[in-house]
Amino acid sequence: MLAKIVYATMTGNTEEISEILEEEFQQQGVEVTRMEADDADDADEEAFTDADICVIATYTYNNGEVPDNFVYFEENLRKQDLQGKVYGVVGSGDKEYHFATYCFAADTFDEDFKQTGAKKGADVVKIDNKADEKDKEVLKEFVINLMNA
Ligand SMILES: Cc1cc2nc3c(=O)[nH]c(=O)nc-3n(C[C@H](O)[C@H](O)[C@H](O)COP(=O)(O)O)c2cc1C
Repeated sequence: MLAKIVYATMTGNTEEISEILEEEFQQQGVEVTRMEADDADDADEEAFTDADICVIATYTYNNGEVPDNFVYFEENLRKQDLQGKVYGVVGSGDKEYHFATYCFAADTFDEDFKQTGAKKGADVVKIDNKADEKDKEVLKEFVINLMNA
């Protein structure tokens, strides 16, 4: 089983979340690859081709938008055929200052995945800025749900 995590980050919160997910998959004995959206540019068409579990970790920018360095990837994702695969999305946002658009980018990716034919293996996880201990437990459950889907 191979899990692939693609993430975007600006100040590091989502990168840290992607590392927590990577560690959790490893602890569960699942092979895992993690890449930043910028690095994924050349591989956009194939980013999830060989993955069994597809994971997106994204922050939200400018009134509910997908981060700039994730836009190309996001627009491409919804056109892909990912039938037979399982997906999950984690978002980091700011509940206090951006309540009305809290983690909207995560919901955007969730909608994209629905169009690919992939199976939703876990509910979208939304994290207020940096993951705390409680979030880490939720992320662990997220990984286990994806594995069992
Ligand atoms: C200019 C700006 C706009 C933002 N807009 C939103 C938003 O619309 N919704 C939201 O939930 N968070 C928003 N945020 C908060 C970030 O998504 C949040 O701080 C996140 O943890 C950043 O992730 P990163 O550390 O991986 O870059 C915004 C932050 C900035 C600086």
